[in-house]
Amino acid sequence: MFKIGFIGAGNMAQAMMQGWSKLDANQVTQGAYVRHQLPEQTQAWQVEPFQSISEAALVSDMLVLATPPTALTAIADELKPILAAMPHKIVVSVLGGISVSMLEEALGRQAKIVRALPNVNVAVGQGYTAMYAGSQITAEEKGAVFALLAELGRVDEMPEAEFGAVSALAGSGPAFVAGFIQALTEAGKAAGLDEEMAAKLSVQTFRGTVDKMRQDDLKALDLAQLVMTPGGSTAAGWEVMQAGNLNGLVTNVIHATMQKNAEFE
Ligand SMILES: NC(=O)C1=CN([C@@H]2O[C@H](COP(=O)(O)OP(=O)(O)OC[C@H]3O[C@@H](n4cnc5c(N)ncnc54)[C@H](OP(=O)(O)O)[C@@H]3O)[C@@H](O)[C@H]2O)C=CC1
Ligand SMILES: O=C(O)[C@@H]1CCC=N1
Repeated sequence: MFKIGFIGAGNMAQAMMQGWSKLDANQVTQGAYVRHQLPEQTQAWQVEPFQSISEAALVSDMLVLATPPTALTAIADELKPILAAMPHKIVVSVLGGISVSMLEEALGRQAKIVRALPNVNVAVGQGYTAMYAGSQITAEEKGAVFALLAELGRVDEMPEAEFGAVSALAGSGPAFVAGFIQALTEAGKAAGLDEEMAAKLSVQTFRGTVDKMRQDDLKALDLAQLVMTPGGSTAAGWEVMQAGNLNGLVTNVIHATMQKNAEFE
């Protein structure tokens, strides 16, 4: 039996819990420590409550740090002595902008650390997770963590220097995609559609577009060309999108996201 112990049970932790709840409960179990009460929905994923960080660390094989990055110092005070006494425990940190060397500084140089950057789509097995292993992690341990993360969607091992860009595109990305879907929905409403219908067809169009690209191995602009009948209506809309500099806007969005993420480094 392998036990995963979360410190923190907010949006990111819950997405991972939900994704991992599909695994065989005879092989992988989950628990979490929170300062107050475990959110009710965690019961459906059979997440056991821990009373303290120490309890989480003692009973778990792998700890997932999933608090705001600013909580690291407070957590490390309690965790560091336990990791020193039990150096085989693996710590997977999803703390935004916190590097492996900062984690080693806080948790001890002997700590076995993996930095992971998942997104909330892990809840439905369609996540994207970047991972980078610290120097104390063996190849076997890295493989085991990779395999667990791969249960939640696609995983890539990445140089740590790329985590800022990956965080903006894939970590924050679902929010930006949702922002575009909302913009389509509002435009549909302004064009006379009922709001619920506009939302439904925006989501279905997004989903179908992604499925089509994947199934036919199309690049984004190749797909756009399929839709744009020469001299037709889509091309007229596409021109407005270019004139409004959608690419420039998105570049600025990613830049601002990366700058904020870098504040912790
Ligand atoms: N949301 C996302 O899509 C992604 C988030 N991340 C990273 O995941 C981490 C968590 O983010 P997210 O889930 O969105 O945040 P939330 O605010 O939803 O959750 C934070 C959790 O941490 C707990 N917490 C806060 N302070 C402490 C503390 N001192 N000790 C113990 N627990 C504490 C909170 O519980 P309470 O305050 O009730 O105690 C809560 O359970 C962040 O570091 C973020 O950068 C990474 C990739 C994507
Ligand atoms: O907004 C945040 O800070 C976190 C990091 C990536 C996604 N959410």
